[in-house]
Amino acid sequence: FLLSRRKPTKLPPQPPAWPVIGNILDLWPAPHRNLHSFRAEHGPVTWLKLGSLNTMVIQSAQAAAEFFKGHDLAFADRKCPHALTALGYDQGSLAFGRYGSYWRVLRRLCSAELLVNKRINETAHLRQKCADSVIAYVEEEVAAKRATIEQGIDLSHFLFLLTFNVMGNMVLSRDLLDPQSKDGPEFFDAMNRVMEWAGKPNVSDFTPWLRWWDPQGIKAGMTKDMGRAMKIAEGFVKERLEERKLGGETRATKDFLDAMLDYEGDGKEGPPKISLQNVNVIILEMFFAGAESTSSTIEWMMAELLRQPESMKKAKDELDQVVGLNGKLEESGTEKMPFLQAVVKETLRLHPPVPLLLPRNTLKETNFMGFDIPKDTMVYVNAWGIGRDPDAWEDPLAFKPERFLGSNIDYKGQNFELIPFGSGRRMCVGLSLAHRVLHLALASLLYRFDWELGSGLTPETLDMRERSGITLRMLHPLKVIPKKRSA
Ligand code: HEM
Repeated sequence: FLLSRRKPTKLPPQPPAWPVIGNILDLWPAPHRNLHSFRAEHGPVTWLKLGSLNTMVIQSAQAAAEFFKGHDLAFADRKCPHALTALGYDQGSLAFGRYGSYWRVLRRLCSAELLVNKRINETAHLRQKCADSVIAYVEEEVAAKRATIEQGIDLSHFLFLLTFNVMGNMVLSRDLLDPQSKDGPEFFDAMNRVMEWAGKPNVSDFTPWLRWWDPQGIKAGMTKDMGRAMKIAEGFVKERLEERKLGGETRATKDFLDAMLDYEGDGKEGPPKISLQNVNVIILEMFFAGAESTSSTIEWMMAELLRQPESMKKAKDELDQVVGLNGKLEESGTEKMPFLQAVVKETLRLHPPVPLLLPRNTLKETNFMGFDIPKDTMVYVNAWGIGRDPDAWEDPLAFKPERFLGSNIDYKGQNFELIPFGSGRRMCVGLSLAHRVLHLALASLLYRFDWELGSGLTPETLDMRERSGITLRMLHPLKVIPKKRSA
């Protein structure tokens, strides 16, 4: 009698599914695009069965507003990909950690010590140094490749060096690209491998009963390469502990490693110290979360501007006006460049590097927009689709930075039609750092060089297709010809 009186569960609309595997095949090859294509037929909230995993997908700006404003806490937990359970990574992780006291402590520490505006301002000279050295590397590459320069240079490589080095400076006070750096190249290589493993689609994510087998060998590969990276991080930490013991403090400002080692609990919740194992995990995570997301966005910005010479010209004219032809470009100067800022926003609208945000997990059964969402449902928020939502954007597929001039729309988590960094409690903790690096890097590239497409490409033939990995990158790395600008 009780069973028959129970209200039936109402789930969001679901596309047809196969037995056992459910909708897994609907995700490939490009999950954000495939999911977006369900929007017209199934509406702004889609239900999927991915193997045995209940999954909800948020597909419109309006549904995202309801999700983040009305239900953020109920969905504040994370689902961790199987590969990132290697070596206990998930236990120490901020980005993939379960919602709870350890996560709160880390998040507060990150916000207060690494990413608070005061600290970000104090470290502007470090980012400037990283940008300047990458400009110098580009100049060297041009000189070395003079005979074949028409083919162009691989810009994505240099951009990744830049953002990786920014993280090295901010977190460890280390210049990992310095030719004298003993462990830099090995750490760079190991972290690249870790990111490759993490970006591979993994059947084990959706079929927990297959995990013991690890059919694609992804966790095994991850364990090996993460082990290499972890060992090097451990060496960095040991060296720092020695240095602190000897009192040989040489850094002008405390870096994030110091902040983690100094932590002594807040007397309320969480551990009294961050264990050395978890310090290593967080070091890896900062590179993992901060380097490629930022570098691939800069690559998309350059590609869009190379396709739109008029926008490129406007951005350069603005730079020349603000900095002057012989002036000194500084990070803070970009605050006076509304067009440059609009280019950054427009690029993040069309090419959010984390297109489905990081998967959330449902903490308790929740009624969301009239649907009954069971506990432990995984949630994707399709930021890529939302950036192209025709209900929210006029002419959504066109690259038009001008749409942001005189508009208050920003990506800081309050305008739900533009959420490349997410929103709510689990919003990107690195936003303010990423914001600075994106503007500084783009301004430096445009101020120092004129750019042309390499390999005989034209704005019309440039291939803008995507490749999914841990971030959404250009399928073919951007090949460009830099020409030094004369004063
Ligand atoms: C263009 C650059 C970046 C983009 C687009 C980006 C995007 C994102 C997104 C979409 C999330 C998930 C948000 C959510 O679930 O609502 C996230 C989380 C996170 N990001 Fe970023 N990110 C960028 C740069 C950075 C940088 C530079 C750092 C490091 C300093 C960083 C560290 C993190 C961390 C630690 C989290 C996890 C936060 C949590 O779960 O509480 N990100 N990021």
